[in-house]
Amino acid sequence: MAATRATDAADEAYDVIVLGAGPTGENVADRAHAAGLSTVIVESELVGGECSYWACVPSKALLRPVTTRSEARRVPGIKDAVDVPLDAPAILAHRDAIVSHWKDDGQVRWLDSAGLDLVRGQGRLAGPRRVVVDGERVLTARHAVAVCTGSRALLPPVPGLAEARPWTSRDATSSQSVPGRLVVVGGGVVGVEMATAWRAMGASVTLLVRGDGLLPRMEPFAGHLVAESLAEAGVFLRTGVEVREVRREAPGGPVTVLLDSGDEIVADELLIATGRAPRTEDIGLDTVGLPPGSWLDVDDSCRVKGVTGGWLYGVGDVNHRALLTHQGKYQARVAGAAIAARARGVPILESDPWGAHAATADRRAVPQVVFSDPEAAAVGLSAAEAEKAGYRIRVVDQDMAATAGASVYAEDYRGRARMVVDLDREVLLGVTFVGMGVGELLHSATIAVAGEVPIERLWHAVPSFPTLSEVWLRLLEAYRG
Ligand SMILES: Cc1cc2nc3c(=O)[nH]c(=O)nc-3n(C[C@H](O)[C@H](O)[C@H](O)COP(=O)(O)OP(=O)(O)OC[C@H]3O[C@@H](n4cnc5c(N)ncnc54)[C@H](O)[C@@H]3O)c2cc1C
Ligand SMILES: NC(=O)c1ccc[n+]([C@@H]2O[C@H](COP(=O)([O-])OP(=O)(O)OC[C@H]3O[C@@H](n4cnc5c(N)ncnc54)[C@H](O)[C@@H]3O)[C@@H](O)[C@H]2O)c1
Repeated sequence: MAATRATDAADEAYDVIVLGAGPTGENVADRAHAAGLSTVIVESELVGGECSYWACVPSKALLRPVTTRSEARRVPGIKDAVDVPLDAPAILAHRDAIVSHWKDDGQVRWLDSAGLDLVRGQGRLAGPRRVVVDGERVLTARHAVAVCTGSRALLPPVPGLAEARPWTSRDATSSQSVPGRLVVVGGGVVGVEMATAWRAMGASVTLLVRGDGLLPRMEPFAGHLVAESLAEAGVFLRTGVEVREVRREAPGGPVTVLLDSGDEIVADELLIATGRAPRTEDIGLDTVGLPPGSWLDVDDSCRVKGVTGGWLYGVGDVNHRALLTHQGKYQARVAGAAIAARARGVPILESDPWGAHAATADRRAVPQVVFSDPEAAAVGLSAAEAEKAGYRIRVVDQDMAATAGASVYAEDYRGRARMVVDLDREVLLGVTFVGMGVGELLHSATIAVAGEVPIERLWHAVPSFPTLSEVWLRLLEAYRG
């Protein structure tokens, strides 16, 4: 199909309009364009989105020195040399460089090279297949509009919180200085990663958690091991606490956090890491019959449910299926293929599980690495999730340290691995690793879970000696007896 592009000044027509140039939007646009559809992408801030400038990339730049030093501290021959404070100014300067000083020229060049049109400004739906940018420029879509506007930090309704101007994930990943005292609220991924980074750079950190542990979406041992290590690093961890009120008397002055226990904590900065909200409150959802401010409810091809004509897609964070860059990009590949197939009039899409037009992995095999110290990495279902879903399971646990690979990797290596086996099919439903370096181990588990590789065949996937991957052999030996 030939790409068609009409550029009437008043009303510009494309095959596909993509709203939001984060990692998801970029990939939807790229897939649609590669399939021969003329495509425009609308961006109100920076091309590259949250991930490139205020999320994945800067946070990992802050964390890399932390885990590197931690590993080296357990390796004879170098450990004494690295037993020094981290050079915070150098880390922050590197972070600034890796986010291109919050300039998107490089990503814009990529859009150009990929043949994609970029319109800068705030896009809003204005009825079916129409998008108005900054209230002026009208774009129309012959085939599809893909909303990829992502998410923002959610502030809980705590009295005084908004007025106290707390840090959100944006401030925590872009701050130019290390706060003396930092209170972090929330024991999820952002809370854990940012407590790890800022503590290692010298801040006094208090981590306030409502529940009884960290990383509640993972196997409980992941949160336990990470909590133990944060405590050893000097983080004050308080579980089972609720923030009742926040006060900051003067801008830039200290902030007081009042807990429901009656305790008060005074700090220089307060980071709120209590989850995300969709960026859909001002994108014209009401003009197509959807409630503004809602997560977009989509089918497995990422097409928004309940929209007449089926032209609207919601891809990435905005659909709340799995708030991760790699899953957003995966959904983008699926949605891009589905948009192209529907534009070609393909009568039946490959929408069965694991088909080309179904983002099945969102439900069965989402991998995630928490870049804490030690790392926590998981894919698929936890034991509790598998039981809740009605599977007949067996859980196999192993000490990551019980391998030659771990003893070579670091002295006193600490970690644990778990696989959750579906007893009826003898395939893996989920795998979790905690320990140094396990982030790079996770993809082996993702292949096993997504591929539904039978245990009897996994037995023939031989891990190299001496690597951390040997834990696979220990897990399989324990299962087979
Ligand atoms: C601190 C932090 C660390 C993270 N670390 C990781 C990690 O290590 N690995 C990982 O996989 N995930 C990580 N995530 C999650 C990851 O950042 C998101 O899943 C990812 O950014 C989602 O991509 P997206 O394209 O859907 O949305 P976004 O990246 O949010 O991009 C949306 C884009 O849409 C634009 N936009 C919004 N509204 C409009 C509009 N009306 N008109 C035009 N443009 C608009 C925005 O400006 C933005 O550029 C992290 C998140 C946080 C907060
Ligand atoms: N390495 C990574 O993959 C990575 C890193 C950072 C963020 N992310 C993604 O970004 C998303 C957002 O992360 P997040 O940590 O903000 O959210 P989250 O959902 O992971 O954790 C939020 C935590 O805050 C708690 N909470 C909610 N309301 C609260 C309140 N009023 N008071 C105290 N605690 C409260 C929740 O119980 C939960 O434990 C996640 O879904 C994650 O997938 C990924």
